[in-house]
Amino acid sequence: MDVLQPNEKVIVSGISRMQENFDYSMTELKNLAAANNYDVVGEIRQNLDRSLAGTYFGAGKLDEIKELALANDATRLIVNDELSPSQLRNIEKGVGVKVSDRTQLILDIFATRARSKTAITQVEIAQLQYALPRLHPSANKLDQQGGGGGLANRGAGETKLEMDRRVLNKRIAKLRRDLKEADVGAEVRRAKREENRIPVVALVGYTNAGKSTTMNGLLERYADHPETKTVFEKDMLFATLDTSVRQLTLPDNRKFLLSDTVGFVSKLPHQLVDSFKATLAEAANADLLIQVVDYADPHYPEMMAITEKTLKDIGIENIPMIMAYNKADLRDATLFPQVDGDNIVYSARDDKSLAALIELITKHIYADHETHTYLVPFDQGQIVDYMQRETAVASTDYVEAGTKLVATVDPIQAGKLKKYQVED
Ligand SMILES: Nc1nc2c(ncn2[C@@H]2O[C@H](COP(=O)(O)OP(=O)(O)OP(=O)(O)O)[C@@H](O)[C@H]2O)c(=O)[nH]1
Ligand SMILES: [Mg+2]
Repeated sequence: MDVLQPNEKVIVSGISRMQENFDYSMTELKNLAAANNYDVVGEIRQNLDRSLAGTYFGAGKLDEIKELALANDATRLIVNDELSPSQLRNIEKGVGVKVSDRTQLILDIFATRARSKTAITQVEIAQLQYALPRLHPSANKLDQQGGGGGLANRGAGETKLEMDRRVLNKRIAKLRRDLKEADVGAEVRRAKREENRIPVVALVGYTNAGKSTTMNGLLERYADHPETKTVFEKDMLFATLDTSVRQLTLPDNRKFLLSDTVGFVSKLPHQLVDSFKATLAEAANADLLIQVVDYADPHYPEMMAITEKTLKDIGIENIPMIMAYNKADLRDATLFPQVDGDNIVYSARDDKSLAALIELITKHIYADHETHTYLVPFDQGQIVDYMQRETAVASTDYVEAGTKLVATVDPIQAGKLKKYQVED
């Protein structure tokens, strides 16, 4: 893979192929190119129903691209698709500049963003998966005279290509073992177990929608401990490549876990979906999803469609979802916060909005909670302690027969406390 040159001039290109949302996917490609520090100086489209097996574009188009590149000093062409190894080589020959496909572009961005050991490993696996079928067969042959080249006779008759493949496969296997040890899904599972099945809420959505900002806004107000770590938020595509889970405690003492994770983009390369499976699937453990939408971006409907499709592709279905239309502060004449059923229009930077969002969240995750009056004899102080620690106590009174509490409890707590329950 060649080294990234800052502000390299590039041309973006694609075949409309009657695909849905082609216009938006080209806009997205330009944003991805910018995210990778490329300077987009031109765009070329071809209206074809399908690409050509050999050269992807039709021959005339390659000449047109070559001219446009020359005229604009572009040194690279980016194609809005995943190309076969031979298409990549043929286009390169035809247009006379370097060629990257969409997958490579996204892989490059992920590689620059990865910070944690887990993310770095996941990106490297995806890169190797991409490289594997693209190893060049014409590379120098090693000792060919030995003939055969069976497993028993490795080295002797093995071509350089075979050796490269073997080395890559070994490396992929090693990285997979590393990942298994790191156990990406552990954070949510552990937290869930330790915290006695407290509800899990996951922020999902298109990249740069404001998931991490929403998480930090909620943490600032409801984090368990003031020193709870915030997550990284930034105006760039794929700022977050890891899952973070934090515990929140509401003023009434009820708790839930909130998780933030990697954002989506259309046609997320299958290599990444595969290697990030564990990270992406974190949301699958959630009791409630919050789909954060950049409501200030005119393309938000496309972004929502992409999010829904990606969730489906990674097998996340049938989890209740709140639609959270963020960045309302950047829109003209938009009132916020505004709640309508499971939809909220808000801004992650606005206090009132975060309070409204929390209210909507609690309505969902505590839907099966019940409020009862309890009478606990004075010699059962540990029960009062338990209730004050684990349940949402609205009032406490001292009457002759003991402590009288009005509390909202989950179904399990309701079972445990049944014998203290009284009519109010
Ligand atoms: N004006 C405004 N900006 C916001 C709001 N919410 C988020 N942003 C900005 O939007 C940018 C992206 O926010 P992030 O929270 O990093 O987005 P994300 O969804 O976590 O993005 P990825 O991790 O890349 O998928 C940041 O520059 C935020 O400051 C908002 O309500 N209003
Ligand atoms: Mg983020």
